[in-house]
Amino acid sequence: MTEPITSLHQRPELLRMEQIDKTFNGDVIALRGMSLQVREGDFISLLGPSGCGKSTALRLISDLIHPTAGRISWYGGHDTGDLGVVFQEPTLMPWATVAQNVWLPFRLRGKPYSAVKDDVLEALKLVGLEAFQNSYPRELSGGMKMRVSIARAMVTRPRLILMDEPFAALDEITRFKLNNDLLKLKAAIGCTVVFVTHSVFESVFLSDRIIVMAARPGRVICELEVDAPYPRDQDFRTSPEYAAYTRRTTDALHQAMGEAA
Ligand SMILES: Nc1ncnc2c1ncn2[C@@H]1O[C@H](COP(=O)(O)OP(=O)(O)OP(=O)(O)O)[C@@H](O)[C@H]1O
Repeated sequence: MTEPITSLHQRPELLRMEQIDKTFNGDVIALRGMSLQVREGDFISLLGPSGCGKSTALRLISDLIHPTAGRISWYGGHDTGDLGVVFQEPTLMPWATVAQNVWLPFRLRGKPYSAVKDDVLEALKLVGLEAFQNSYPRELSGGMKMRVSIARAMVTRPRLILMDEPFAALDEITRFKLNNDLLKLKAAIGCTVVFVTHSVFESVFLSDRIIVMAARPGRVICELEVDAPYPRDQDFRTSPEYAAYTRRTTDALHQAMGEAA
């Protein structure tokens, strides 16, 4: 069954970046004039060549660094529980079990395991790893470790999940599977995702909006909408519609890389 479509433009706003500049060491212009509106339920991909400021944009949203100019505002304010982050490396604690790793965001907020055990197991169930709660990271495949990392990011049910090339190090089959599962997961918990990728194919499959960026200086070149209904699956990946979107996105990316040259 197709999920009801709320027009992208009707969704309530969650976060807004306005005319953001970020300069490092006085002369490295990582971002210039970046504006982005994130609405509740969006799946947004930041797509562009190396050095165009994608990770910088995520770090700005997560408050790890601050803009040199411009403003980032959350609609209705926010706290740390509103944000989950997934990096390219799963960054799991090797000495801790899968369940203990997923418990971490709660532990950092002083919540004992017994108080949040159900949430931890539910998150593991959603990523298909409930049976591995007592395993250690060394016993898991790369894809399974990434699932644990995703479970950890979503265990507190954040409003926004930031993902920085989470599947880049995985083989193609595992990546397809995790792309499919990520969309199911997002639908199940109803969060918003901002996702960094170098892959046109991945960005089209996952996103309802793709922000194409260029480097030197890092900036937004254009915003593309992928107006295809969710759920999306293998049929979407092999459809003429998907091929048309990937062509359009590839053209935009070439333009971005041409402008950066
Ligand atoms: N802490 C820092 N100090 C100095 N320069 C930085 C710092 N962080 C990022 N930069 C520079 O800012 C620019 C944008 O970097 P960023 O990592 O955001 O790009 P990216 O698009 O995520 O690249 P990639 O796809 O390779 O990860 C680059 O020129 C990078 O070298």
